[in-house]
Amino acid sequence: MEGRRLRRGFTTNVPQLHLSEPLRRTAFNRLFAVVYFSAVLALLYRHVRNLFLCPITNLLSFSITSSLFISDLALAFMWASAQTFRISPIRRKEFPENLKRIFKDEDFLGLDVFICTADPYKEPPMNVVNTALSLMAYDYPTEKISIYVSDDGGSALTLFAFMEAAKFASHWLPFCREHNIMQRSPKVFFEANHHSSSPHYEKIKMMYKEMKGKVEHVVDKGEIMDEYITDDQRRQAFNQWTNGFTPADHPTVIEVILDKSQDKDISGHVLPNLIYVSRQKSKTSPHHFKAGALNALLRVSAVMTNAPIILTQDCDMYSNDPQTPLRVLCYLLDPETKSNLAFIQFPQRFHGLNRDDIYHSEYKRLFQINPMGLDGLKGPNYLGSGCFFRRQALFGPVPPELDPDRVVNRPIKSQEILSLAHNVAGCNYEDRTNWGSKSGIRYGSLVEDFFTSFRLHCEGWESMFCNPERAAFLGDVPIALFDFLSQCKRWCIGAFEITFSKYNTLIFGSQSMGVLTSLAYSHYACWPIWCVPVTIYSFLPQLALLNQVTFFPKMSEPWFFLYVFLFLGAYGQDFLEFVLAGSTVRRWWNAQRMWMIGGLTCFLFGSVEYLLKSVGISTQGFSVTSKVVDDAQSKRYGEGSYEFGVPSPMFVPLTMAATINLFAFVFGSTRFLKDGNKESLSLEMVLSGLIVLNCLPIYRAMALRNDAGRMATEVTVISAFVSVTLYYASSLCFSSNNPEFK
Ligand SMILES: O=c1ccn([C@@H]2O[C@H](COP(=O)(O)OP(=O)(O)O[C@H]3O[C@H](CO)[C@@H](O)[C@H](O)[C@H]3O)[C@@H](O)[C@H]2O)c(=O)[nH]1
Ligand SMILES: [Mn+2]
Repeated sequence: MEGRRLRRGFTTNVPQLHLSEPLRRTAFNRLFAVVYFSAVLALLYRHVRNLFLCPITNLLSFSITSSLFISDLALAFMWASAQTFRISPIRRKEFPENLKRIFKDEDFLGLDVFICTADPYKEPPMNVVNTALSLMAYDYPTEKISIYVSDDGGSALTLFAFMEAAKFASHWLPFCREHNIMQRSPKVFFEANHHSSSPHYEKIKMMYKEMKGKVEHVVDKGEIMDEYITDDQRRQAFNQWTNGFTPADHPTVIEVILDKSQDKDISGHVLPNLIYVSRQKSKTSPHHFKAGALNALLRVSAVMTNAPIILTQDCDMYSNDPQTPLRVLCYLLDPETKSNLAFIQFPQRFHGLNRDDIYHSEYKRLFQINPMGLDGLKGPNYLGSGCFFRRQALFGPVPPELDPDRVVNRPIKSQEILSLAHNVAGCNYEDRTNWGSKSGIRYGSLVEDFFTSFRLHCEGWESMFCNPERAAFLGDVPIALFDFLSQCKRWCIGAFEITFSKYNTLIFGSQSMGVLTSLAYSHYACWPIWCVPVTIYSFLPQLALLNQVTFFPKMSEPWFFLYVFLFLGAYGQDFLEFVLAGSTVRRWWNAQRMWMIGGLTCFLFGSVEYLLKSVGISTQGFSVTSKVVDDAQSKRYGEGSYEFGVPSPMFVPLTMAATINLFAFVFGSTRFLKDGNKESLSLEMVLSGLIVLNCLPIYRAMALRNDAGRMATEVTVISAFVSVTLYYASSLCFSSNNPEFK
């Protein structure tokens, strides 16, 4: 609607820059929410009645009914908080082609791009370099772009890779411009274009291969060989890696690899600034992981270039569309855009997913559907990558040399600037300052992105979601289930760190940002509680069924239809949204399967680990997701086969659920076949049948596979043992009590 306002604000012949419209399904969503809510209330009433209004027969029925009540309360909360994403979703459109008709190149805003990397062995420098090259080659006045690379791995290998990349950039950037290439990550470009025969193409491809060869050689060796230290400048740079230099303990390294005031590409065109930064680390001061890295870059960039727009980017997310910053300008140059707009978020989208996206790595809801919903409220949460900030939003009260409005008029290589930059990247610089509390990326949660936007929204800032058809950025996904679940577990711990802090999203949030947005944030902050209903519904009804007890309503009772409606309503709406967002039926099916798997693995273990952490038992920190894959593994992933492999305790509850549900289902079916009584076709049977269907890949991994991705034997044995114990314990309980359910 802002676009429409824009149209009216200007004279009619001024071209339009953007527009927004509500999604058509909004009215239906609201109506359905009312109906569904009534059904939820009815269900809760049933539990309350059973718990408190009927005489309690024994302890067992009381515990079962209260477990179900707690599960359903959790489900109800998650459902209710998710309605905030459905209440006013909007879709935006930008017209970057009109931008150049209104503004001149000089009007374009400076752009500082931050790329984070943390480990040259988990995040191969060649990939980081490709991300950087794709961003350096933006369709944007190059003198306005500065690329900052934060290397938390403190690795000379990464610096070396960037020195090589800078040489290659002076050929790559003019090549992209001249041939108007859309795909500006050289890696992806060359992988997709095998057959071009133009000599120009062949030449640049050779150069790329040469650079790649050198960098990979150096990374394999783990050191920079003398033959590659070709001049004094390089020698000086690498001399900073003295004997005591370790990733966790080293002085600041800042290298200006390209300086736009001096460096030109082969066609004589200015090259963007390229600056390598590895902030100081010391074992005695906390470094706050990625949040700390970004804050160091915020300050270093303030000293060196101080551009009003900042793009934060993970090293595995390359630019897939060179026009992206123009889309951002469509909003930021529009005089009618609100001054409290803090950031414009693009969705995280991924390449290399297998056909049916078996792990639901796409996180369609989290990264695409829900942000559209939030866009109609105060705006989406920050997703960590693909986000353009207004520098002002991240600078609270800061000293004058970091003032976001200050114009930098010294060359970035001047001694004065460099020593100031070293100073602000020091590990004690933040002591007794507002960094991490009132300025910059906020500390205190492993999901620093989510937490930072929560705090910004609380302070009255707003945000926008920009979701063009052609993905603006594409990232890597973990292709081993364990990596995927570890990532999700880290997010769960981060979420609980916020929930159980003074910044609780419901209490603190609703006071400062309004009920709807705070409920939306609470949905994510309470994410790990999915483990409660999923775990209970995966074991309790099945153990009861095996003991010939059923507690869901029978088919002849009216309550039966309530359960059917609640289940079909939630599943149906979820399915429709998925398909409307352009997904396939199979991808949706895998998404719901991963929800179940998550409930028994990462949500559960994340919650437990958070508990342990809060009593001081273990602290794991931000374990970086590995982006390296071996060929056999990636072949299996390509074939759609789930990768278990590692003997992780996380797989134990999952394997147990698979086993117990199979037994319960077989037991129930045999009983039905024997007595033919329709009453034995209970909801318990339907539930275990559904779980068995979801567990098919687990049975295969346990029994039918012998590749390296099969379920580890230890896991199978331990789960079998615990399952049998659990069954015997349950039958003891059930035989000594006689639970009754209404
Ligand atoms: O101490 C650290 C740890 C990580 N990183 C960087 O942070 C980024 C994200 O790390 P990754 O291991 O890929 O984590 P993901 O779980 O894939 O990241 C998601 O979740 C994070 C929050 O947990 C967000 O910061 C990310 O943007 C979001 O993509 C990478 O570029 C890392 O190099 C650092 O710079 N320093
Ligand atoms: Mn990542």
